[in-house]
Amino acid sequence: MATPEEAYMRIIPLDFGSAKSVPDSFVWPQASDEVHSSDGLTIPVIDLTDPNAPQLITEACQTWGILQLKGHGIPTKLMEDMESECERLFSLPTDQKMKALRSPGGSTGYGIVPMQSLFSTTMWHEGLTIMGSAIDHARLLWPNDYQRFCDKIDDYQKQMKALAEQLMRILFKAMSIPVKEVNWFDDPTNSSGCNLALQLNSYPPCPDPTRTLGLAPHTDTSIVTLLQAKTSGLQVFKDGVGWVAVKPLPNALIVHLGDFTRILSNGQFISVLHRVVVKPIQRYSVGYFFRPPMDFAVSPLLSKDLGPEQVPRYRSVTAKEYLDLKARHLEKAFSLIEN
Ligand SMILES: C=C1C[C@]23C[C@@]1(O)CC[C@H]2[C@@]12CCC[C@@](C)(C(=O)O1)[C@H]2[C@@H]3C(=O)O
Ligand SMILES: O=C(O)CCC(=O)C(=O)O
Ligand SMILES: [Fe+2]
Repeated sequence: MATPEEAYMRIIPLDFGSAKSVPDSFVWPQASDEVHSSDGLTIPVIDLTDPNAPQLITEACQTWGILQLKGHGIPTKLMEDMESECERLFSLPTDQKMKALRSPGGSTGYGIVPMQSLFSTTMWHEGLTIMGSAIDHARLLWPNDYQRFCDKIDDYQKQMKALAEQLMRILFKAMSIPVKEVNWFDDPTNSSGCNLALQLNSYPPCPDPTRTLGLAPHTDTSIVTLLQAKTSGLQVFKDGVGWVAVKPLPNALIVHLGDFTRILSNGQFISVLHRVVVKPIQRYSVGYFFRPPMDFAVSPLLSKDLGPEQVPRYRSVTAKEYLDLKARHLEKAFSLIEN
């Protein structure tokens, strides 16, 4: 059991600005694993305005669990503004960022990612997690100028929520499941119950990028995660191939399917294993995690259209119970809910 001081130390990132080499505690031997570099093998790129988009998205979800989405309707200016807000935030002096430090056991604030507690090696990363309004953290970060950040975050979350809902409708249709089976989805009184999170990620310039990782391999605990990133660094694991680098297209969003979709679809859709490698240059990304309310029971939604012989591969689990399993066991959480 960690002492309170040790628990606190685990959420403080390295002062990266001063790092001239990669300290031993950040060395991940897997960072130099071979990466598939053939131009022929790339994650699907889909335009949401294409009439075939639902079909293409369904295929991508079954084969990759990830895709790049164009024509998504999120204004380019808003995406650029988010990148600028990341820069403004992570360029603050360390002692200023520490004012918004996540408390041990807390879910929001500045610091290292929650899964870090499961690894003895540290990741080359710092982040800010926001759920709902950013005002409490923004006031601590910029006491005299916090409104601009809050307004941008609000606008972004609103637009991302609408897009995530649109994608969820497509996914449910593909599973032949009426969205009304998910009682929280269309219930306007339940919007506060929705459990949405925004994760601002910073991967500072690294003096020796092949020795460390920005984020260790993981799947996301979401229905979908919508990710914006201007530069490369994200890699996805494809069975039978290995790590494949994602090359972000200008203004596209990367859509990851998360664990909840894998459960709801009875394993028909993949929740993609991914990791982040670092570079000698600064990289930012923003992830919007669309998740069901904590008390929602997630279980395979077996479609009547697919016949009576279907067997649920996973037991029913509330979103909260699964998040707790994930926080303690990361990728092994799945084996704990398998029938
Ligand atoms: C909404 C969330 C998902 C996440 C935990 C969090 O509360 C905020 C950060 C997210 C993240 C990003 C990096 C990988 C990950 C496993 C982690 O430790 O923090 C995910 C979490 C998740 O998807 O479970
Ligand atoms: O930075 C990236 O490209 C990925 C971030 C990520 O995987 C996450 O926030 O869960
Ligand atoms: Fe992720």
